[in-house]
Parts: sequence; C-alpha cells; structure tokens
Amino acid sequence: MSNVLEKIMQTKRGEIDRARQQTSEESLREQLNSAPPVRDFVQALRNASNVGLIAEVKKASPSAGLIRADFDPVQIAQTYESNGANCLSVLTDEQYFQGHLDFLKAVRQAVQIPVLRKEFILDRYQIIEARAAGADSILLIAECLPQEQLADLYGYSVELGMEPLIELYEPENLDRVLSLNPKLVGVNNRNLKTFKTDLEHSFRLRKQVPTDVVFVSESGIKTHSDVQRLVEANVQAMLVGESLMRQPDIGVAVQQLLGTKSPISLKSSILFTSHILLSPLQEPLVTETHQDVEHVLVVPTLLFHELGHFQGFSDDMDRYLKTLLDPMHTSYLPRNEMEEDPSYKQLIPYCIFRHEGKIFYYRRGGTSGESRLKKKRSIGIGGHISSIDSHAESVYREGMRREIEEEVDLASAYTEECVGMINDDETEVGRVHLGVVHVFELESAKVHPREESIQETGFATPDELRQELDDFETWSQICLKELLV
Ligand SMILES: O=C(O)c1ccccc1NCC(=O)[C@H](O)[C@H](O)COP(=O)(O)O
Repeated sequence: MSNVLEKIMQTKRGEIDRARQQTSEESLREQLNSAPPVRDFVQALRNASNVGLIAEVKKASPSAGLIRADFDPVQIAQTYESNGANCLSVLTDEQYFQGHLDFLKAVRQAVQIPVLRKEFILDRYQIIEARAAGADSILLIAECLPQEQLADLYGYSVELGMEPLIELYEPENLDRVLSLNPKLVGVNNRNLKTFKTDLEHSFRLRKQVPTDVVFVSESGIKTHSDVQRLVEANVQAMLVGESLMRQPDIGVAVQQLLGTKSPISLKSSILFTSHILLSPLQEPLVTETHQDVEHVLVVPTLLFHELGHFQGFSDDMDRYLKTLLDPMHTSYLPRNEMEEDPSYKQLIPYCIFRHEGKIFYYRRGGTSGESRLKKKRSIGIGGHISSIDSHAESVYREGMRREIEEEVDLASAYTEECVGMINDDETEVGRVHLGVVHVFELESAKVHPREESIQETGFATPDELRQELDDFETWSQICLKELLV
C-alpha cells in the first residue's frame, strides 16, 4: 500500500474513534430515520447518453495541494448539475482534501442528482454518517480493506440502500472485488506512489470487467479527447475532479469535457482573416480565481499528433488552428506543471514585426520570462494565453493582445496576418510549447520595449539576422530559415 494511503488510514482511525466518543453509533443510527430517500446512483449513470459523469467537489488533494481557493461546494455542485453531471462526488475528508461532511449534507439538499460520499471508509460508523447526511452512495477502496472487511462494508451499505462504488488500483484486487457482484466498479488511474495518472490503466482493466457492471474510470481525466478514448474503450462512467475544479468557469468546463458546448465560430473571429487591423485595446479583466498560480491555455499533445505532427514550421494553419483552439480541447492548467509535462502543448502567439522588409529583433534579458531562453536573441513577441484572458470572446486574440501590450509599446499602425505554426520537439522548451506565428506589417518602425526582458532592440533584414543565426532562440531560427526567406 502507498505511504499516503497508510497515512490517511491512520488519521481516519483516530477520527472515527473521536467521532464515536462524541456521538454513539446507536444515536447516529437514529438519525437515519430523518435521512432523505436514497437516489439511484447506478441508474443515474446508466441513464447517461454517453459516458456518465460523476463530478467531484474537491477543494484540495495530497497530489495537487490547494486546487480551488474560491470554494463554494453548493454553488459548484449546482453548476455541475445544471451543466450535465449525472452524479456528484463530495469529498468529506478534512485533513488531506479540505472537505467536510457538512459539505455533503448541504450539497445533497441543493441538487436533484445522486451524491456519493468520497471518503476513506474503514468502518460501518462512517457509512451510517454518510446516509444520515443524505449520501446515495459511498466509496470503498479495495487497497484499504481486507476482503472480509470489504465484504462487510459493501453488504452494510447495500442494506442501507446505497450501492457503493468499489475502487481499486492494483489489478490483483480485481477478482476479489468482482466476487462481491457489485454493480459499480471504479478503476483509479492514479498511482498513489508516484501520483501520476494514466488512462491506459483503465483501458487495460476494462477488458476484465463484465459489461453489465458499470465501469467507472477515475482520476486524471482532463479533456474531451480523453472522454472519446473512454467511449472507445467501452467505459460507462468517469469520476472527474481536479481538471474541472481548476477552471475559471466550471460550467463551461463541464460542457467542454462532455462535448456539449458548441465550439466558437472561428470563422467569425478575426483570427483567420488576412491583413486585418486589430481591434482597439481594452483593459483586460483580472479574475480573482487562481491568482496564486498562473494557469495557461494548453492542448493535449496527442491531439496535435492526431492532426499531423511536424518539426519546424508549417503554413497549414487550417489543419491545426481551428481544432486546437476549439474550447472542447483546450484547458487552463498550472504553468509550473505544464513547463515539465510534454503530454500538453502550451499555445503561444509568436508575433513578428516587419517594417519595409526589416524585422524587429531583441535580446531576452531581465529576471522575468522563460529562464531557459535567457540571453537568447529573438524576433518573436508573445507569450502564454492565460486564464485571465478567458473572459474574452476570442480568448486567443485577447491573450495575444495582452502579451504584446505588456512587452512593447507598439506605436505604429499595422496590418496583421496569421502565417503558420512552429513546433520544435528538439529542445526542452519547444517540447511543451506550440507557436502560432503572426506577421505584423508596420507603417513605421516604432516598437519600444516596455519590459526589462526586451533588450538590445532594432530592425534588420532577414539576411542580416541569418548571419548571426546561432545567437537566436530556436523558434526565431526556424522562422528565419523557413518563413522569412
Ligand atoms: O487526488 C489525490 O491526490 C489522492 C491522493 C490520495 C488518495 C486519493 C486521491 N484522490 C482521490 C480520487 O480518487 C480522485 O479525487 C478522483 O478520482 C478524481 O480525480 P481527479 O479528476 O484527478 O481529481
């Protein structure tokens, strides 16, 4: 068993003892009389038109720390429900997940869909607590429970009307779980020794679970393309927490995950039109959420590969951009994690300023910005699209506008064209980013640095810049070799 699970179980035993001292099992059982009737958790998942969604109300976790600071469990639960969740899971563990049994009680009263108590259940006492608080189902984790205890807790929960979700991670536990004839089996994709999640874990075990048992894939589900993979593998339901809880707009996030949000019409946005003037600059809104950690717009690398992997420059934007910028595929995830995670690509507008054939250049300096590119010369201005841009109708364009405005004073009229994409899997930075190249034709050479990171600026012809090619960051080298010829 993993250390974290052992630690949680140790804490739980102490909590259960203390709770018993406060309220005896007998008087707790009396509270069952006033509990609301059980809602059918299994049927709610079976009724789902696609993969059933158990949306998790989760403030924090051992693997992620604080996930959402502005945490209102009832409001989150109602948002989940009104955007298509079939069931809810509410964390009630206080020490490790910052949950509470009161959250479950309040949520259950505020929604119409079934609610699961997400807890590390080791004792019948917790099952009574769950039902008394209104729970319609509970979680039982095979790794925490020897078979006799698992069977006892399973039977007791069913006796109280709640079909439990039995979860396992270790394949060796599957047979003993199935021997109980459960209606619901969950496979956790999170390895609790490394905290890494891998959907393949569900796919491998799916084949060993009879199809009349509702198979729930749990943890690490982030995008609609993950959901499509679950559909292909005949997974009937999914338990999703962190990736939804991290989004500024949880309702939109649920719709994007389920694929029910109609994609924004990029045709009507100005992204694909050539030679247009940018709209007047507006003050960006700063949302209060996630101020502590920057969340950046990312797309799954797998999606980029499905569309057609290339190394270097591609002018085939039609093939990539519409799909990559479809909100169904984008997420806002913590930048510090994304910088190390090649399973995602951070989308970066890379803006080249040209005046009478000469290109604006600069050297990256100062203390802010990507440390791996420090001291390199560059011909691209731009940066991450972040969750603070998400209020805008065209999030991508808002992020591009904001980045330009932060970095330089562009005091010239211009026309702008989106000309292609850059992918560079040969460098550490390139592996986790994908560039979208825009060329700005300026009426005058008026580009002035606003940040200390923009140093040694000037305009030069591509030929002149190519003579010092090695001095430039790889994305600029790619543009000088493949675009500006
Ligand atoms: O999430 C954790 O860090 C964690 C650590 C230790 C034990 C259990 C843990 N997670 C419980 C879960 O099963 C997830 O909350 C649930 O599957 C949702 O996962 P996610 O969508 O990745 O938040």
